[in-house]
Amino acid sequence: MELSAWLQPLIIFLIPLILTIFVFKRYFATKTGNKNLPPSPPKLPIIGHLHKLGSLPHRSLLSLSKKYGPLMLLHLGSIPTLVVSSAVAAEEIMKTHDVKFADRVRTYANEKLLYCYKDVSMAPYGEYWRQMKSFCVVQLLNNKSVQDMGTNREEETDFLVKNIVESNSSVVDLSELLITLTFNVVSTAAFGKKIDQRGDGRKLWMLMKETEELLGRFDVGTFTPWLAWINTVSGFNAKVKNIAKENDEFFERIVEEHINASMRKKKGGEKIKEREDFLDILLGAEEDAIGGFHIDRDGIKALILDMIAGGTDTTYTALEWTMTELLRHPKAMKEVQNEIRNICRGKSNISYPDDFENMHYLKAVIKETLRLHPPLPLLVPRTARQDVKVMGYDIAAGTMVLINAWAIGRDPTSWDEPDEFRPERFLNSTIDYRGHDFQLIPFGAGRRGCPGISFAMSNYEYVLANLLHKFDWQLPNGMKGDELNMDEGTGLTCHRKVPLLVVATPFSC
Ligand code: HEM
Repeated sequence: MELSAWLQPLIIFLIPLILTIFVFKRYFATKTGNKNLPPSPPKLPIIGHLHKLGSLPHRSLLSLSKKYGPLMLLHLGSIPTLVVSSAVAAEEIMKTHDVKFADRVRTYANEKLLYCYKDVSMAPYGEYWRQMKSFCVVQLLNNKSVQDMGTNREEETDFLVKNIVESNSSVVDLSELLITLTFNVVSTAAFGKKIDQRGDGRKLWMLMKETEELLGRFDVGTFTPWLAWINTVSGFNAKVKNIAKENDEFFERIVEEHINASMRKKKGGEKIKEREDFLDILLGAEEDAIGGFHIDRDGIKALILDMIAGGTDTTYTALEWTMTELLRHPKAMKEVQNEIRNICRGKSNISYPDDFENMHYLKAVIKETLRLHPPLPLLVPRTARQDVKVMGYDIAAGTMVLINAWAIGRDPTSWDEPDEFRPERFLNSTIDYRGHDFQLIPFGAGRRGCPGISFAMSNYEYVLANLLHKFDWQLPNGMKGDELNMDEGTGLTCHRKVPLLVVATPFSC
């Protein structure tokens, strides 16, 4: 009698407990136990592996991948994250399973800064993204537009050369000059204005810097949703909203100015300029659908922002690292200058693209720089749209994917002496950066690959060839190449931490 009185409540308590444990075990068994997950380092509660990223995640992730392999599973807060560090693994993601990994990551900053994903780079995979991307490729960034922009490119390069000549062989901040040049080339193509002539160019530059910094941030709220309140308390959300508002005011003003200018011209019977900028074309598609594509005002501003943010920092960073590596490698500098000067002998100007056909060493220098210093070392993160098997591992829908192009460019299984700057490796090689050779993917690959390659490369090649043709280069105060600071700055784009200061002496044939 006494025993049953004691047993009854115990049984009532124990049975549900045992059942609960059983159900939980079954649940986790189906979630992970039966799954073949990629190797993963030990993690901390709540933050998972966030602390492992460090200030230069591409470097920290390479160190981890040396221990855990080319496909590694991390948990950034509560977000499962696949880190890809070999060409073979990258090919599986961006070619074999391209469509399954064609989504982007949703963060608070992406949503607020990019008009609820109305741009191209962060738009979710689907019909809207497809239309926007094909509009970019067909209407804005095609080979013909790139050729038409030649005058703009030439004018800006002449201006750069003039500025350097005027330095009279004193020390110049080449980074600053390259930032101005790329900004002006892209802003002229995007909305027909050199931003530094507007007087508020500096403001746009600062806004874009802040925008990129916020877009590249691994913020607590996104990665640990139940700690999202920290973003409010820390002021992160307020900062994002503030920059989004300032960006919007800036771009709205540019759009209004454009509309007013074209109305004035129409009224006065003035000839509309022959070469349209991107904004003219986009406003045309807002008024009347072009090729069945209709875009609204927020979509226009988001796309212009994509062009400025995606096209300036990346291109100037590539130019900055190329000059850095050449200053560190005087033999390569001499070789590339001899090639350009021989091809352009007797001419005052380089003609693009004809003279470039035979500039094989210059092209090799560019590839070698993009291999060692891809401007976006982790590309632009993607997300798995469905469950998928990669190299035998089970990857769950919603997993974020970081493709470490920086690590892949330095992978000894793909490259001899991977840390050495040796342009010669590309002279008798067909390896290219357009997304078919997965050991060299500075522009990504597949559906979400960069649509701005031709635009970027035409500026990159033309500016670089002119700098090397027209000047001889040294470091200030007799500094040797191997004394040059090679530290990388933090952020989405991996530029030099400190500006590149140089002395240029005009070269005359
Ligand atoms: C050296 C210069 C550049 C580099 C290294 C670069 C690199 C990249 C990379 C790595 C991606 C992500 C690719 C992927 O997920 O597979 C990307 C996407 C993109 N880039 Fe570029 N880019 C450059 C220049 C430009 C320029 C000049 C523009 C336009 C004017 C541009 C517009 C875009 C856009 C719109 C996307 C998003 C594509 C999508 O999500 O579908 N980029 N770029």
